[in-house]
Amino acid sequence: MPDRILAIDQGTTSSRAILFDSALKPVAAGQQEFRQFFPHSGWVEHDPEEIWSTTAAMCRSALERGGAAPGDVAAIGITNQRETTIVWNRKTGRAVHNAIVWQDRRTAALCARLKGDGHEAMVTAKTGLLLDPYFSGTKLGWVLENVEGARAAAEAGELLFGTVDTYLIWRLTGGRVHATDATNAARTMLYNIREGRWDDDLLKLLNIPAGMLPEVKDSAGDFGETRPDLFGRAIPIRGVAGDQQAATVGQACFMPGMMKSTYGTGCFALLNTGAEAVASSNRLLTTIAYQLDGEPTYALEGSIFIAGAVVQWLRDGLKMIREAGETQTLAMRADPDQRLYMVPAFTGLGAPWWAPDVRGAIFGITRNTGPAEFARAALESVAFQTQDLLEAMKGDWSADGDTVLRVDGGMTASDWTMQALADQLGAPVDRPVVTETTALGAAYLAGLRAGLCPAPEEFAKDWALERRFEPQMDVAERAARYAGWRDAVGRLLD
Ligand SMILES: Nc1ncnc2c1ncn2[C@@H]1O[C@H](COP(=O)(O)OP(=O)(O)O)[C@@H](O)[C@H]1O
Ligand SMILES: O=P(O)(O)OC[C@H](O)CO
Repeated sequence: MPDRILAIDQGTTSSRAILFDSALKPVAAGQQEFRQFFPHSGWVEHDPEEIWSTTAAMCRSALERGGAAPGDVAAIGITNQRETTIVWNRKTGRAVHNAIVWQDRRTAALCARLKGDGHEAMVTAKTGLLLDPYFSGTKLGWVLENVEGARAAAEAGELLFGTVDTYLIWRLTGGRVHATDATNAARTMLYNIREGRWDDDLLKLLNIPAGMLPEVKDSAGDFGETRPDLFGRAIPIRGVAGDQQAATVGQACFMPGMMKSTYGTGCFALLNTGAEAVASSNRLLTTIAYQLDGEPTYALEGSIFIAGAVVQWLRDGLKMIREAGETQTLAMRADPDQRLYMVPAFTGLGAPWWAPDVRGAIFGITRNTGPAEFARAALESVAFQTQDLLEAMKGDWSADGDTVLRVDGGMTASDWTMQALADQLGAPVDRPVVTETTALGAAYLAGLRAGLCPAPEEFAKDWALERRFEPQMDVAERAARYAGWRDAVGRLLD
């Protein structure tokens, strides 16, 4: 009887596949990077064919490395970079344009115009999002307006739209299933998260033909079967969720008030708010954390565009370090008397500022400043940005007890950064044993639907703490540092 689960984690910089056993322990993995295209300043694209070919290759690689025959796999779970927009021809399967990536700012002017025309309140009330180029809706509108023949073809019913999950499902099933899950739909700016349907007013506002949109399903649902020739046998696809939502599931944040924060390229903090879609008064997003049996569970989300990417910049841009881990050694040596603030607004600022045109800055440089102080400021910027999010969340959600932050993602490997985070937040930070929580969440959703995994409450019991970082900094010091950070951000926003 098949009892393994294959999780696909299609991220911004690489495609991963991880094979899990029936106890949800990772058995084997494959990971491959693909090209990033920057055709103009602020534009970011991927080749959909590369998204597909690297994903299919990594699935085969994980199966092979795990010694699994196709018949051993009970279900596939998909998790993906969110918002990234693909439009393809339903007959040929060919994309009409490169994928427009979530980081892409090409629709900033359109968003500003829609905002100026007073549409933001309506968009936020329906979608929980803000009028920002981050989301799919205006990217899809851009394709229809700018790719020759696209609008006519879309109106004739020849073109389909999808986020990356939808595109992968289409390719995996050989063009038989055009579907997404509620968490991905919630990031398009076209989906009414309170009523659970594509919204006619939003489609009209952005001039999008409804026929292009996928069917929206539960996160643990039936998304069809893979073409038999792909992996040697048809494998059912039974779980789908956007990567930050999958990490929320993988971190077992099933109770209202539980929160996770993922530190990869960017940082995304999600706070479970249960059956209530809490409207933010502090410019956070309201989103769907997961949807099971037709019932959405909502979350408040803070999205920071640059977290680990600031470390990549020290490595690849400034060439101050050779590998990410060196930042910790440098930070420990930094001069305690120097106070540098690095605001890594390389692609503007996300939550809670939403300032797409702001760019990065460093404050407080002296003749004695060197790589150690730069490294410390870079790592601390992640803690300060998280504090911005948590301060905003406090305004929207009153917690009964102390909130503990569950963390994951590549950057959590740095003990120094995690301690700085706990110090700056004045709250404990919990790092779990399994830090591949995104893939774990997708595997769990697929396993749940396939009848292999227990109900959420049972699954939550398996969450295991690897290390808790307790805050050690004194309150006055923490406040003084945060005031310095807010001053630095304030100067940029001015
Ligand atoms: N030891 C470390 N210290 C600081 N940053 C790190 C460390 N290891 C990895 N990172 C950062 O984590 C990021 C990679 O994390 P990952 O979760 O794989 O990201 P993504 O899924 O967005 O590609 C990179 O930006 C890298 O700079
Ligand atoms: O691919 P990641 O891990 O950088 O995540 C990207 C987010 O889903 C964007 O919203």
